[in-house]
Amino acid sequence: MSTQPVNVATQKLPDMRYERHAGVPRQTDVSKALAHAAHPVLGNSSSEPVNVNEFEELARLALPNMYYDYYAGGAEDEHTLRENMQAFHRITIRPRVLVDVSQVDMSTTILGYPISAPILVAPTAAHKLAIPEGELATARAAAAAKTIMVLSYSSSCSIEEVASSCNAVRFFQLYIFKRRDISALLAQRAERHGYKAIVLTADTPRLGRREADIKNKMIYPPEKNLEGLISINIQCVDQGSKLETFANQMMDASLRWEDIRWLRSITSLPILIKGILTHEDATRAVEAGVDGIIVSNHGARQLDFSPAPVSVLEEVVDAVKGKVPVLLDGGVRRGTDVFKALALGAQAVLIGRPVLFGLAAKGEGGVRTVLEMLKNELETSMALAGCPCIKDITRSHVRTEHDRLPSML
Ligand SMILES: Cc1cc2nc3c(=O)[nH]c(=O)nc-3n(C[C@H](O)[C@H](O)[C@H](O)COP(=O)(O)O)c2cc1C
Ligand SMILES: CCCCCCC(=O)C(=O)O
Repeated sequence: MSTQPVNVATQKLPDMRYERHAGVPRQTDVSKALAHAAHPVLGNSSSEPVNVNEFEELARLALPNMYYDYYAGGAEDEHTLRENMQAFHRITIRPRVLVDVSQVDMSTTILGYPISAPILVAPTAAHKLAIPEGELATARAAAAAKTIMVLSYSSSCSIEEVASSCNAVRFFQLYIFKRRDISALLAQRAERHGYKAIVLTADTPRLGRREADIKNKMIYPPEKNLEGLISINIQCVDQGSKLETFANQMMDASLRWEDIRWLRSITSLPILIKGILTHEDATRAVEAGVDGIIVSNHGARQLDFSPAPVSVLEEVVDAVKGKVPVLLDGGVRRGTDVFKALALGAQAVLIGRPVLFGLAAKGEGGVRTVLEMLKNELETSMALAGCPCIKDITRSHVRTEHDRLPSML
């Protein structure tokens, strides 16, 4: 990793983010690390992860620094990265008692497709950085959990390989490039191979400043889905993040709301727009005719100091007025987080990093465990809050900072 400062602050202050890996062996046998994690006094306590947060450390031990940093990192000071989780912590749950919760049913639908629980797999790039099977393993785990995986355009297994990995409902995430013909081809390949919706990511006219990747001179694997379509010639290869250079060459930064019409004209699939954080944009998205909205700040990897999705969810839900489904991603790490997002009006949530950490730590089984853990926690939360099914989770089951303000005045 380069020791050159990448911002003004790191010229004066040591940045713990870059020091935390010092001396940590890479490609460590994760099972040894788990064994060492046993309590020194109690000794016999289980060393298996008991919640999804615990997969992060296992992934850190399993991955080369450059890849761990790419998966884990956020933009600039990573204020929003921390806030994505902390915003959930500031919301409390208002449980109801003496409700029959002997049966708890988490099942729901998204765009009419049934899923076992309102927890989807978010589109994340380059799963082969985690394990050689890449997205094939993730796709099987999502299918086993009876949920929907959104395949990233930037997947390391192709659209076609993932489509033939197993039988399941999948969506495809798309960026719109300067070369519109390439975006159109990708969308049409996804449609032809049975993907059921296009998720248009709208928050990336260029890549955010991910300083760990800049320091690491992040090397990005070749784009599988672009094979044979484009010859990739990255300029300035000796400086900074290669991904940033590549992305900024590819992305159409002139994209506007009017262009949703173009996307409509090249696919008959429903379109979800990902990256909405304000009521103004939510209203425009509905006017533009999208079929769903994903409230997201791209896992805090784009604009630092953008709000945590859960803190603006209600604003978006109110603007949308039930016309299209609203989903949320960013910082979901617990079943209680899922419960809170549903109470504030989300139809479902998507999970990004925990899936990658599960995959890096324990392959397909790790992703299955991550999804099962979140489902189990959601089921417990619903039982303890007095909500036997998803539709029983209402706004009155949570209290936000906004709710507390009037009583403080
Ligand atoms: C390593 C990584 C790669 C990502 N790649 C993509 C991508 O290719 N397309 C996209 O729309 N979002 C991408 N995202 C953002 C996720 O879809 C999602 O918004 C975010 O991870 C949710 O936050 P969480 O990681 O806290 O769950 C990526 C996120 C991470 C961490
Ligand atoms: C044109 C390549 C862009 C890949 C971006 C992957 C991504 O979204 C990320 O957050 O990383």
